[in-house]
Amino acid sequence: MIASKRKELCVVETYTHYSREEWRDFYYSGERVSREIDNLDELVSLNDRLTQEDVQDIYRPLLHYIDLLYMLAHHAAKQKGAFFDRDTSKAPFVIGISGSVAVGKSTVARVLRELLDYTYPDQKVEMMTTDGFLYPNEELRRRGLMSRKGFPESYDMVALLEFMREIKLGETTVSYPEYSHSIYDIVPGQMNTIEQPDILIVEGINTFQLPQNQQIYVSDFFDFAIYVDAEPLNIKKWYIKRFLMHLTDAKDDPTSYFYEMAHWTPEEIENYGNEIWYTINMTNLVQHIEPTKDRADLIIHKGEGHVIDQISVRKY
Ligand SMILES: Nc1ncnc2c1ncn2[C@@H]1O[C@H](COP(=O)(O)OP(=O)(O)OP(=O)(O)O)[C@@H](O)[C@H]1O
Ligand SMILES: CC(C)(CO)[C@@H](O)C(=O)NCCC(=O)O
Repeated sequence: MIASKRKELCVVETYTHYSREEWRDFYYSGERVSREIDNLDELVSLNDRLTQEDVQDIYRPLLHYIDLLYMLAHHAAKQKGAFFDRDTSKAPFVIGISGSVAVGKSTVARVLRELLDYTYPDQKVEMMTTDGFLYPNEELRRRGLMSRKGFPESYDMVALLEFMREIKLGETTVSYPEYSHSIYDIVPGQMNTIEQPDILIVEGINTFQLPQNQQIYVSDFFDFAIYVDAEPLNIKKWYIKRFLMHLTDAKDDPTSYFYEMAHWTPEEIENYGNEIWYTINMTNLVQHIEPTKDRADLIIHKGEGHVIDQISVRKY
């Protein structure tokens, strides 16, 4: 009896899956967002990745859902603060976004930041990427990890956990290194700062991972965790397209990491792009990113052409 119950538990789905049409119909009549959110359509023109349909079908219900969780988290923090006689008012609400390289995490993060900014004009909304916690190329070379960029061992995860801890403790100013896709490296001496936001969006391929020799996941600091999901063959297309865009941008820019490659033959370029996708990014996706998907509270699934076709929400 107990054994069969256990078996049942194992097959119970963790998520409820909603088609785009089903998701569109969710509407939370929270006082704080319902009025402002009706004007979100205005934002479409400000963001070339955002369509009128995306606002209506995907982001409007998503913002309502986030507002609900944000209010609950706020209330819980206040109550806990009162119980322990501690000031918890400075701890931001943290939204984490994970998923494959080139699946569109930063694009989702940017759209969300704009929409949240617009919805809560009196709140400070910031976003950042965990790319800044990659070891600089010099250090990666020293460790023999240049072909492992993006794998768990290529990040200074201890520094990332410390960063998240400081953020959650509401430290006044927290800084982190800048990573540049153009130079393909940490920018020497350049730090970004985060100054007590109300909402922080943290995006990166490693955000749901348990760092080696650590007891704590980066996602333990998240109030809401989103995974952006898509078929690897689609992601590969987006990766190659972005790679070609990097090469076009680099054609006349000798400071770019892609400058030399930009002058290769089309065949050499195609072979290189495919090789990097399969040996590094797709291997990392299969071995280290996809297996963390079930730490997400919500999964955004994208199909051909980046069209969001399903939203899955954790049941418990
Ligand atoms: N909704 C969208 N419509 C059209 N193109 C998109 C959309 N979302 C993302 N893209 C394109 O897909 C590519 C990957 O997107 P993005 O840079 O946001 O991915 P990422 O997951 O943050 O990648 P990485 O982890 O490598 O930084 C980019 O070229 C981006 O312009
Ligand atoms: C910086 C990361 C790891 C994540 O954004 C990724 O974009 C990357 O550079 N991966 C290494 C393999 C490649 O060049 O695509």
